[in-house]
Amino acid sequence: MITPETHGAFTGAISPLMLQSMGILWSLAGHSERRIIFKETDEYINKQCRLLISLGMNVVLCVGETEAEFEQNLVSAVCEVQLKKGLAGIAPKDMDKVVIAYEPVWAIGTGKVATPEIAQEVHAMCRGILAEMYGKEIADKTRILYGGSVTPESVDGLMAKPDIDGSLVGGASLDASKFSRIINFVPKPELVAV
Ligand SMILES: O=C[C@H](O)COP(=O)(O)O
Repeated sequence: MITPETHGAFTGAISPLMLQSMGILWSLAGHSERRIIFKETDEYINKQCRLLISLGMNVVLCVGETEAEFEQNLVSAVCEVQLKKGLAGIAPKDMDKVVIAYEPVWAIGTGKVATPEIAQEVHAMCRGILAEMYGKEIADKTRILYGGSVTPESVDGLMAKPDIDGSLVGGASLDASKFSRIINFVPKPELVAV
């Protein structure tokens, strides 16, 4: 996570130029922990996204609902607002520098992974919003990752779904054997060469 300014006094924060100087060209924006604990707003997150892109860097924009929002059927409303505000002002030509991560807050670090069906439904909805904003071709090309308690046991079912293009792994990435199994997931049948 970066500060949305290249220069200035922001103790404890990281300038994207500092990342660039180390060869790091990617940053998350909008992770729920930043939204909830650090009160980062959609406007602040949008500024982070636009700054990264203006510097030729890439961003993983995280979106997702809380458990209360999930229970109140607000998933699509929450994701729509977070996507539209997060990507405001980002031109179609720059969408190849953007990856979306759907991370339901209730699934992050809790062991409660979303079912492949739930995740697929939300991913398809997010892709539909991207199509409204940028057209179908760009929407189809944009990678949409699922994050939230992904494990070796759940990765294959998630990755089998058509709109799930990858996963954003937290806890399981700290265990080499689990992470190794996750990155060696069983690919979607249509992507396996015959
Ligand atoms: O930052 C990582 C993601 O929020 C997912 O974390 P998790 O895999 O531990 O649930």
